[in-house]
Amino acid sequence: MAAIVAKPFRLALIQLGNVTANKTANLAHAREMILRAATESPKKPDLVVLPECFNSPYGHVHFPQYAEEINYTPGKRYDTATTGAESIKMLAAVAKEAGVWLIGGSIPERDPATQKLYNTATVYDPEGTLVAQHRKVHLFDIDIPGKITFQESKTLSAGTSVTTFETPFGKIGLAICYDVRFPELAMLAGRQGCVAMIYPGAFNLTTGPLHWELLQRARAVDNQIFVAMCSPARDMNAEYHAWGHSTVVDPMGHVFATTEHDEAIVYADIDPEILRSARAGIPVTVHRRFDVYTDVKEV
Ligand SMILES: O=C(O)CCC(=O)C(=O)O
Repeated sequence: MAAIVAKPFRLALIQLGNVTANKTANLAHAREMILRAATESPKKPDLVVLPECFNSPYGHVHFPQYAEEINYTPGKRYDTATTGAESIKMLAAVAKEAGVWLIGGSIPERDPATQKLYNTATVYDPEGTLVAQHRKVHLFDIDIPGKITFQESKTLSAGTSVTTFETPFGKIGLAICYDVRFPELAMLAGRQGCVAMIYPGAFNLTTGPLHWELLQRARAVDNQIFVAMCSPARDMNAEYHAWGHSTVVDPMGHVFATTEHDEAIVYADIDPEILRSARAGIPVTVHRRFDVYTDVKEV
């Protein structure tokens, strides 16, 4: 189990509104909100986060039309401010302009080699360098009769990696929305030394009230890490109705920053001391018995 090396930092979750069919307008609005997050609060955030699917309407039929080529190789760093695809260029440039670390929500991605599509989150440092990407590992395929049916796998393929990235304030784990339902990803990130697990997401009006907060609190308490999810704002004229409620939970399971469903920026000061005292008081991270759970996969 890796030690946690982290410093206090400020997080900003942008609960983005006005995500329409117009990609150019979506990008312009996201850029404006990132600059607002970087300047409006007296204490500038270190890490800014956008929601899932921020440049396109959310639905499997839209992904092929909005998909962009990112061309990222894991472990590499890229200057994409001038060479990247449309959304990647904007995100790289605005991270640099704002001088913040940026998790650029997620966008539909097309792999040029295979032509497969992914739901992909990208990460930029304050110089605008693309430093990490996460392809959603668990595709959102659900069917709750009379409530919601959604099938990302109709057009998307699943990612195959656990994603973490290093910052001067600590290691961060990154996954997307439905990935939060799978404790294994957050546990791996936590055991690899991440101070926080961050999920751009977009729950809906059925599963949002049931599980959005519960899952974040569960992942936080399971692993004694900070957990944050960043949603789009709710738009009842859109075909997908997002739950909103972008939230940050501390390692003891307290919700300490959240909002309702309108456009908003949620700020949270992450204090790693809370993580240390949670682990010292209730040492589940060292009480784990991997010698007992050997056959989880087979059962
Ligand atoms: O897990 C859920 O209930 C919602 C997941 C979702 O909306 C997504 O993965 O985009």
